[in-house]
Amino acid sequence: MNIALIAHDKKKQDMVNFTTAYQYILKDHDLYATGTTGSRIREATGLDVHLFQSGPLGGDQQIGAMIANDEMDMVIFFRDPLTAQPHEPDISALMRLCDVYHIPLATNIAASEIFIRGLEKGDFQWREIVKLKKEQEKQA
Ligand SMILES: O=C(CO)COP(=O)(O)O
Repeated sequence: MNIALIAHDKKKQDMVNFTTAYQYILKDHDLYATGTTGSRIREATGLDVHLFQSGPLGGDQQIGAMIANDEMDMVIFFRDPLTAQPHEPDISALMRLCDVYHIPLATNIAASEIFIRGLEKGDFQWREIVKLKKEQEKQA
C-alpha cells in the first residue's frame, strides 16, 4: 500500500512518535511524505520515505496528484487546526481529492491509530481490488 504521511509543524513530534511506535507495520508499505515531515520520520525511524516538496512549496499538491492518479491508498495527515497555514488552499484541495477518490484520510492521531491497526489486520485490502479492477479496465 502507498501511504502518505503529513504533519503540520506543531504536530511533527506527534508524527515522529506515531511512526516510531508503528514502524513495524509501516516498514511493509511504500511511504510518501511532505518534505520536512518525511525528513523527521527518516531521521527518527530510519524508515524509507519518499520525500516530496515541503507542504507550503507544493508537497500537498504532489500528494494530491498521486491521489488523482489513484496511486495513493491512505493519507495520514496530522493537521494543526489552531494555526493558519499559508497554503490552506492546497490543504483543502488535498482533502477534497481524498473525498473525490474515496481515499481513507485520517486528520488526527486518534483516527490514525485506528487506521494503522486496520492496516495491520488487512482492513484496507479492498484498495488492491479497486486498483486491480482499474488496471483491468485500462487493458480492456
Ligand atoms: O505543510 C504541510 C502540510 O500541509 C507539511 O509540510 P512539511 O512536512 O514540509 O512541513
